[in-house]
Amino acid sequence: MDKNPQLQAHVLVEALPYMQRFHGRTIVIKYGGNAMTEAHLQEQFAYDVTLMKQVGMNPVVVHGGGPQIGAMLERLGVETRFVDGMRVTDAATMEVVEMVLGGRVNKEIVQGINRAGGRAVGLTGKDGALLRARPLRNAVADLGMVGEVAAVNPEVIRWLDQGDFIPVVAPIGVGARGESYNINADLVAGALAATLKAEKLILMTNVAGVLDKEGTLRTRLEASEVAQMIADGQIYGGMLPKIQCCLDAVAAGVQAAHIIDGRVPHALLLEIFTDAGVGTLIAGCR
Ligand SMILES: Nc1ncnc2c1ncn2[C@@H]1O[C@H](COP(=O)(O)OP(=O)(O)O)[C@@H](O)[C@H]1O
Ligand SMILES: CC(=O)N[C@@H](CCC(=O)OP(=O)(O)O)C(=O)O
Repeated sequence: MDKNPQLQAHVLVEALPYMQRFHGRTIVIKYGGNAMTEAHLQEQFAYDVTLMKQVGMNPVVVHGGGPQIGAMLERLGVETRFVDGMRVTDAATMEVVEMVLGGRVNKEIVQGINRAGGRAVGLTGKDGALLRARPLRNAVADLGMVGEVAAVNPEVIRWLDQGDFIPVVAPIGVGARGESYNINADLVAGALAATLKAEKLILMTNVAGVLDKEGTLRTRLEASEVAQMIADGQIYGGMLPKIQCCLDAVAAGVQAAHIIDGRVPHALLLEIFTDAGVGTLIAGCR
């Protein structure tokens, strides 16, 4: 890309109000498995998060890894299926989920941020008892070891923030008897954003945002519109937990929740440092 010093200076000045507004604020970013499939996007994500930390924000990364779990289950010959956007998780599947999310995916993100000059620390919900979980009930199916967040103990995140580290959280929860739960990463991000009283919750996925039945991007959605869109079948599958956690987060006091397209280069910087925004803003009832 051609370097234009005047343009570079202009971009920095334009970013100044955003740096001031978000200084010292927590921004929870859910990095979806579908948004991390290309190396150049992974690298850009790592730089974006590192830059946020460098200018004084507290980014907290929660990652998914659905496609990566799926690929490993396939290699191992374990069949898998989803109900309402949740992977039905038996004991064998849980073992693979924990290995893939807590192992390879988590460490790749940590390593990427460290390579970009940040200081990332990888955790699962077991570390520091961060995520207490209980079984997630579904009206039509037994989801096995799928969990929902029962309680968040944010102490370890606060320590990391204060130490200038960037927490990178894999969505594994711990039950009352120490058993592991597979929690949808969107739900973990929403619960963390609510507990940490985050300024923003940003969910990065592989669609432009929430689309209506004509396939048009909804740049803003009111809480009151969502129930009708679900009833009409306009919002389904993997978008259901995203919408739910955005609604829960704004109801709990998070200022703004965004569903953005992780395939757009530097989508995070565009969302945070420009007025343009990329994707759907979920607004609360207030
Ligand atoms: N109204 C909608 N707008 C956009 N995507 C939707 C909508 N309803 C359902 N979806 C589905 O939700 C998917 C995103 O969820 P998911 O695949 O779980 O993403 P991620 O892996 O990033 O968490 C989209 O690819 C699309 O198939
Ligand atoms: C219960 C449940 O479905 N858990 C998810 C956890 C990973 C995740 O949420 O990954 P994405 O964000 O990439 O979809 C799963 O097993 O795929």
